[in-house]
Amino acid sequence: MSWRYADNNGPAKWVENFPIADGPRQSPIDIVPGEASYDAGLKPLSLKYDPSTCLDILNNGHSFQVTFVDDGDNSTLTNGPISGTYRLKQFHFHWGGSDDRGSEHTVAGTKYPAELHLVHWNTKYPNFGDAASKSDGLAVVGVFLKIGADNPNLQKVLDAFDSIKAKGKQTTFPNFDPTSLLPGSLDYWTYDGSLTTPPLLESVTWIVCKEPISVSPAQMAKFRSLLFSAEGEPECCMVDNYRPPQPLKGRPVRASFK
Ligand SMILES: CN[C@@H]1CN(c2cccc(OC)c2)S(=O)(=O)c2sc(S(N)(=O)=O)cc21
Ligand SMILES: [Zn+2]
Repeated sequence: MSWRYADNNGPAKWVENFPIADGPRQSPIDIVPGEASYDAGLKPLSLKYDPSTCLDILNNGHSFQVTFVDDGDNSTLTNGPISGTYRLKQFHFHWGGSDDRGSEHTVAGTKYPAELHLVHWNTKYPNFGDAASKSDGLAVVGVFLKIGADNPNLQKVLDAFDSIKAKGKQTTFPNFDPTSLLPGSLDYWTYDGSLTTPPLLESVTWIVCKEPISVSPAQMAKFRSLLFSAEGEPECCMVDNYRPPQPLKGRPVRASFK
């Protein structure tokens, strides 16, 4: 099924092919800081990434993703709200057609212009695909992007865009350190959720950082230069590739900070 983000194939239509879209633990959500409960038992996040595991950058027609070699424990997430070891598989972004929207999670209704997702899978399972179908299989770290100063670390990713403008385009992307995209503070909110794109699997422990990283207006314009469409198809700008917040359905949202 060729799902997208337009009116005829977007988030409101996904339930037709993916009934879990109306499930009990869907993502994203609106995070209301006043309703999150501080949990002193939550550990600090341990994110240890090895730039040599960075492989390539791909336009998959929904977003672009930077993929990592995940056949060893070189780039991992441990501690935080999770137990065991989760391996980094890929990171990608969601963004808007203008600076007033684009993030998937919102904070007390506030939308950010973009949101970074670092996708990790639980090594208690043999591989990513298997983990993706388990309730504790995935952990995604979300980082908001806020309009401000130019972000030189992000620029390294944006500089690869000319090679992946259209859907299906891919190019090598060696030696990138995703740590450079993390905010200074790793204070976070956490809750049980799902993939925010089809197949919308309810297998994600969400870890959303409170502190945003910066992105300049010119850099946001670069995001919007990518295409949903493949070469030879009518050009369709890759913008507004975000799912809106979903019902919390009684789920607790915990905070790692007071
Ligand atoms: C297109 N969907 C992205 C790619 N992936 C994908 C592709 C195929 C099957 C599959 O599930 C078995 C997952 S993924 O798991 O790396 C993720 S995670 C994620 S988000 N926004 O919730 O962080 C979006 C995608
Ligand atoms: Zn995502």
